[in-house]
Amino acid sequence: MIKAGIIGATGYAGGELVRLLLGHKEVEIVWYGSRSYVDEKYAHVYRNMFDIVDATCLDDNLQELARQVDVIFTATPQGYLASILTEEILSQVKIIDLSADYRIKDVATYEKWYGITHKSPQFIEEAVYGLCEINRDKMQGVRLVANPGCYTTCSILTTYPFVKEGLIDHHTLIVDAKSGTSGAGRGAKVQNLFCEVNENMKAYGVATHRHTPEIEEQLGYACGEDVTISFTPHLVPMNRGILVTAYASLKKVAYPDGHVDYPTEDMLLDVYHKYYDKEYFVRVLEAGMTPETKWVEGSNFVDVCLKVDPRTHRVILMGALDNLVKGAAGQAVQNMNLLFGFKEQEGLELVPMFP
Ligand SMILES: NC(=O)C1=CN([C@@H]2O[C@H](COP(=O)(O)OP(=O)(O)OC[C@H]3O[C@@H](n4cnc5c(N)ncnc54)[C@H](OP(=O)(O)O)[C@@H]3O)[C@@H](O)[C@H]2O)C=CC1
Ligand SMILES: CC(=O)N[C@@H](CCC(=O)OP(=O)(O)O)C(=O)O
Repeated sequence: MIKAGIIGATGYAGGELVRLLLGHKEVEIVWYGSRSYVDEKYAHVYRNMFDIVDATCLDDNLQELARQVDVIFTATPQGYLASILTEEILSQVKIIDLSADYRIKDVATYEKWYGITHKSPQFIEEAVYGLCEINRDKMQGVRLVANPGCYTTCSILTTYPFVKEGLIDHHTLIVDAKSGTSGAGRGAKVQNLFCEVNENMKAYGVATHRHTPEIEEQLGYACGEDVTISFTPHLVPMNRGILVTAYASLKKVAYPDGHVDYPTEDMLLDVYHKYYDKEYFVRVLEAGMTPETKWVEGSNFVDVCLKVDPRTHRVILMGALDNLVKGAAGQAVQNMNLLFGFKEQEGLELVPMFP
């Protein structure tokens, strides 16, 4: 049994971590960290925890926490961990950071897109980008995991096999994404109020969203070239869920008889299967199905599927996940399982909720 502490346990991602870790056989949560609710009962902040969690919220004393636990989850705003992380802390404990502080390897890129100065760039190099399906082999002996963003997890897993295999022209890649409002966190601003979001839909962060360089960097590693995409997120009136629809022009391939032509839908589906059949959390849907946020809600699954448009020679790649689970807390638990040698699915075999 290991001990875990959560800084930011009172946020949406932290709250989801609590829910998942309470169902994990190998972990005990000993620190419910907060900024605004110190000394208040955690179950008074989140009443779904009434009669389940008796603990009182503690502060965000990372030094003290590092002495007490085996793993710390930081589910805090961008810049928080970077501003307080030290070698002394990292030498005592493993940290899984749900923010973007250590996701992007180039510090200038991080500072440009996030508009903040990185306070501890010396730890960026050693941090592993915790997209388990792609970086599982890099988790041995790791001290710091950069847990990927919700849009990014969905966008990368949906497109990665085709970028890696060189089957699409990545210069033409357009990622259109939609998110439920919990993606903005509990401390969200006026534009996320019910009467602003309900019966409404809008694009935001157009051509400027901070997940753009994260997706580009990871897809760049996949194909060994610089990748530049168009990424447009939208806010939709749901609690949870990310839906990605990505468009790219297909590249011609050589067929066994020597002729060169565009790949067929079946060939591309085989590629999804080649990459994901062994992945418990990625479900490749049958041809003709389209991923829906409702079918993955509350679970750590990512559903993917595709359609070839023979008129345009483009492929339309589609993916859906729950932003608070595979897009945040579930992925963080999956990373913890890898770091500590637990079964990767432990605590995460959650059947999606419906309706
Ligand atoms: N929501 C989502 O779907 C996803 C979120 N993330 C990332 O996870 C992190 C948390 O997001 P989310 O849960 O949505 O945000 P919330 O706004 O819901 O929660 C933020 C949490 O951080 C705490 N906090 C805020 N400021 C400070 C501070 N200065 N010092 C210590 N603690 C602080 C808050 O404490 P208190 O409430 O007690 O004030 C709260 O517990 C962010 O980096 C976000 O980008 C990543 C993927 C998906
Ligand atoms: C709906 C909504 O507002 N979503 C957030 C993404 C939340 C998230 O995943 O944040 P990080 O990955 O950057 O930590 C946004 O667009 O900023």
